[in-house]
Amino acid sequence: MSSQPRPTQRAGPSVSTTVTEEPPLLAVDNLHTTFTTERGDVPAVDGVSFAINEGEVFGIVGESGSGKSVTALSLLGLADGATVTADRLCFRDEDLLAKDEAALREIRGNDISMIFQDPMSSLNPVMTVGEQIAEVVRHHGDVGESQSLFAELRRKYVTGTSESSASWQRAVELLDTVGIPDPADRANEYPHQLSGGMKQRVMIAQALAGDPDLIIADEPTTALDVTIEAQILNELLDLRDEFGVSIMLITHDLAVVRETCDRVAVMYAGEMMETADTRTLFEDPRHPYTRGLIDSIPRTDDDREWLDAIEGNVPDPTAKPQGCPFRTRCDAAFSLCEEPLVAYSAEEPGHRTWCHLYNDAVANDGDEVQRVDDAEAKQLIQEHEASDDLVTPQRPNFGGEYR
Ligand SMILES: Nc1ncnc2c1ncn2[C@@H]1O[C@H](COP(=O)(O)OP(=O)(O)OP(=O)(O)O)[C@@H](O)[C@H]1O
Ligand code: NI
Repeated sequence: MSSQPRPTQRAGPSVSTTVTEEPPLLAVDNLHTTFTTERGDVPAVDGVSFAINEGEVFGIVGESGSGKSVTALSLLGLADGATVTADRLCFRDEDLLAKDEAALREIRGNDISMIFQDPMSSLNPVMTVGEQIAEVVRHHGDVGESQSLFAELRRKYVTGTSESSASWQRAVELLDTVGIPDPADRANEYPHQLSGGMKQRVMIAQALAGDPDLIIADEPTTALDVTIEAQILNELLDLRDEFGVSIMLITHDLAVVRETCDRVAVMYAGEMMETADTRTLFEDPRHPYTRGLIDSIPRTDDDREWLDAIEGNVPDPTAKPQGCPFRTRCDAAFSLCEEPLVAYSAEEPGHRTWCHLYNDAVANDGDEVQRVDDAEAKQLIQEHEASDDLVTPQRPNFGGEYR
C-alpha cells in the first residue's frame, strides 16, 4: 500500500501451518451459500474449504465480489435469504449447520465475534461505549451481576451501569486493552464523539468482551488511513499474542495479509484459488490470480494506482464461466480450464492451488503451458475429485455425521 508505518512483520507463523494433532478451531469443507432472489439463484459461495487453527491469524483475500463477506456470514447463520450447505462446518467439534438460531446467537456472543468495516453497524449511537461493552460483559456472565431483563432495562433507561460495578470496570479495562487513551473517561462517551479509529477499537473491545476464541474481522481497517490501520492491525495481533484468540481477517489488500496473517486463502468468484502459509504464498505464488494480486500491490507511495492491476472484474455469481471462473481474465488459460476445478497440492504442506496448470499431465513453467496430454489430464481431474484427501489433506477425524 505505501511505505507508511505498518505492523511489524511477525517472524513467520506462530502456529503449525500444517498437519495438527488437534482438530482445527474452525473447519469448513465445501461450503455453498446460495441466495434466492427475484433474478434467480445467486451462488455467492461455491465450494469453499479451509480450516483455522487455534491462535492463528487466517487471511481471506480477494477482489470485491469474490465472496469473502458471504463466507464469513455463512459461518454464523447470518447470510439472510441464503441456503447454506457444507460437507462440514464445525467450530471445535460442534456442527454449526445443526444449530438453531438461539444456539447460534449464543455462539456469536461467547465463542465467535465479528468486527465489521463500519463500526456504526454494530455500535448503538444512543448508548455510551462503556455501557455497550458492560452489557456484553454481563451477558457473558462472569461478573455475577443481574442480567435479568428488568435489571438491563433499568440500567439502560434509568441508572446506567454503575461505574463501581465489575462490568463497567471490565469495560474500561477492555478499552485500555485495545489502546484507547483515558479509557475511564472515554467509556462515558457516545460513539459519535470518537474518531473512526477509536470507534473501530471500541468494536474490538466489544468483540473481546464475550471472551471469544475466534474473531472474524471483515475489512476492519479499510475505511481508515494507513497509520491508524497499522495501529489497529497491531492491536489485533497483540490480542492474538496475549489471549491466544484466533483471527479470521478478511481483506482485499494483500499487503495487509503479508504483514498480519499466518496463513491465507485467496478467493475468487466464490471459489478458492490458492491456500498457503503467508510466506510461501508470497515467495512461491502458483495461481495466476494470486500472482496478479501480488503484482498489483503498490510498491511505493507514488505508486498508488494499481498499475499492474488485473484487467476486468470478478464475474457475477450468476454468470460465471464454467470450470475455472478466472479463466476469462487469465493470461495462462489453456484447454483444460473449462474442466471443473480441483485442488493441486504443492510441496509445502498446506499449499494448494486450484489451477489446472498444476495437473501432472501438464508441463508448464509456472506461467505458460509447454505441453498437455488432455486425455490423461482429464482422467487425473476425475480421480482427483474422487479423492477427498487431496482437497482436505488436514481433515481431522470428527467421526460425526455432516450434511
Ligand atoms: N443478500 C444477497 N443477495 C444476493 N446476492 C448477494 C447478497 N449478498 C452478497 N451477494 C453477492 O455475493 C457475491 C459475493 O459478495 P461478498 O459481499 O461476499 O463479496 P466480498 O468478497 O466480501 O466483496 P467486498 O470486498 O466488496 O466486500 C457478490 O456477487 C454479491 O453481489
Ligand atoms: Ni466484503
